[in-house]
Amino acid sequence: MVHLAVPLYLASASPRRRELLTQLGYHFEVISVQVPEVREAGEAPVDYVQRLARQKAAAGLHACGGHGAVLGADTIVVLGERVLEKPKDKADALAMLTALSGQTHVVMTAVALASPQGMALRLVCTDVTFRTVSEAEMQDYWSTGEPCDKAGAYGIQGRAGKFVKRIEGSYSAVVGLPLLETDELLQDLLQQQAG
Ligand SMILES: Cc1cn([C@H]2C[C@H](O)[C@@H](COP(=O)(O)OP(=O)(O)OP(=O)(O)O)O2)c(=O)[nH]c1=O
Repeated sequence: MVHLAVPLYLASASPRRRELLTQLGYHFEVISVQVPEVREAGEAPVDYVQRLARQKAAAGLHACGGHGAVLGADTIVVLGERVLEKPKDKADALAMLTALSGQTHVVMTAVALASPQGMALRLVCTDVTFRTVSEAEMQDYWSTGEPCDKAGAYGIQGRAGKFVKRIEGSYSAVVGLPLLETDELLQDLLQQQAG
């Protein structure tokens, strides 16, 4: 178990992010932050996902009184010009899955680390290609309950794994926290603290 010189926090309500960070072997605690996820007019998807990750990390650092290192992350699904976040309801989820069927989209995950040393960030973009998904499969998938809290209305780590024909990039980033890049951020901080 790796301990930083200051407490490490994960500013996230996502159980997937918690599991992924646990995989890296750092000791951390979860804190809750409230950051409204609203894209500004004309804001590019790459800017939006990075802004949210930074805001979550910054809100977490504020919540722990500035004494700690705080990870915040955000994941969006980008299909052409469209940004697909968590579906509002069944119709929204089915519309997203219909749009993703037979197409390649980009999953963007930004992870930010806020600490007294400043803010560091990594952006990871992964191409995911879906096979054609039938209307009946989408209906079935909705009834599993999986789509409702996930960007693009699917979880690659769950039943939607069978829709994925190809992935080019980081699997853990698609699930919500890129392991390699998150570890790099934390290792950089450990080195700064040692130096
Ligand atoms: C594309 C995809 C997304 N997701 C999840 C990752 C994120 O938890 C979620 C996108 O929503 P986010 O707003 O990034 O995160 P969140 O609200 O779940 O958690 P937080 O408290 O950290 O803001 O979608 C999967 O679990 N599997 C997938 O294949």
